[in-house]
Amino acid sequence: MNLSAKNITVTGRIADVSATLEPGKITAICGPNGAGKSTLLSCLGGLITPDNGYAELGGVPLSDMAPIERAKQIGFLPQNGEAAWDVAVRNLVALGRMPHRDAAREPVDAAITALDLEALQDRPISQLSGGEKARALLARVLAGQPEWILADEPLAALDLAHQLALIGHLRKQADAGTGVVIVLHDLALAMNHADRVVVLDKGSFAGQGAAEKMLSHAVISEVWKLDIDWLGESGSKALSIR
Ligand SMILES: Nc1ncnc2c1ncn2[C@@H]1O[C@H](COP(=O)(O)OP(=O)(O)OP(=O)(O)O)[C@@H](O)[C@H]1O
Repeated sequence: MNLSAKNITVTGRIADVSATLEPGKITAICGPNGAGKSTLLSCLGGLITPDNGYAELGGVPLSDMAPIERAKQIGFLPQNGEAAWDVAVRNLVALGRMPHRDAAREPVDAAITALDLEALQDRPISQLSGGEKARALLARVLAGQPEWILADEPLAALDLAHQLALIGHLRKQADAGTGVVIVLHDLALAMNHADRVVVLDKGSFAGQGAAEKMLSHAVISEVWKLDIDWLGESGSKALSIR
């Protein structure tokens, strides 16, 4: 089931943005500061109701889905997310099961393992570093086993090893059929790890396609106003500013 934005306008933030995201792929939403990435992601997650247009999942507008059904299908990780209560890591991750109204242990254990949180699982959230907290919040999303994972800058607070581990984990999820949509500022991470890239520029849709096409010299020059070269091999490219 595709997740689509249909001519979405949120006044003052994004205008007439359409994009179609496919399950089983990692899609990166890229663009300069203020381009509208978080706004689009929030519309796709059903957190913002657009002023015009709509988001739909499998042809059904999100606004027509019961909130609990939407929460089962779409796991959302906001930018700089916070935990509402100062609970232990394991309990926070277990909250990811809320849409299912169960206390299944296996998905919670799997999420804790995937995010390398075993040693921290009894520690209160207030006693974690920023990166550890970011991993715990993402583990809560994974524990819900959603069909779609929408994450706003999930790598920003992570060290390189945990960035790569997390990307590897998201790749496994995508390979298993989950739709993964991430807002990314790091264009090299997007180039090397995203199957598809949606580019936004000043609140407008600037294009959608394979990473190599959407992050070409020409597009980066046009949208980011940077003169760059891509160095290295496919899958491990680095960006060099001329
Ligand atoms: N709650 C809000 N109310 C009004 N305007 C907002 C609000 N949040 C963001 N904006 C504006 O909407 C535009 C898009 O913001 P958005 O946060 O979606 O961009 P972004 O691409 O995610 O930016 P960044 O890379 O800086 O996180 C910006 O001009 C921003 O100032």
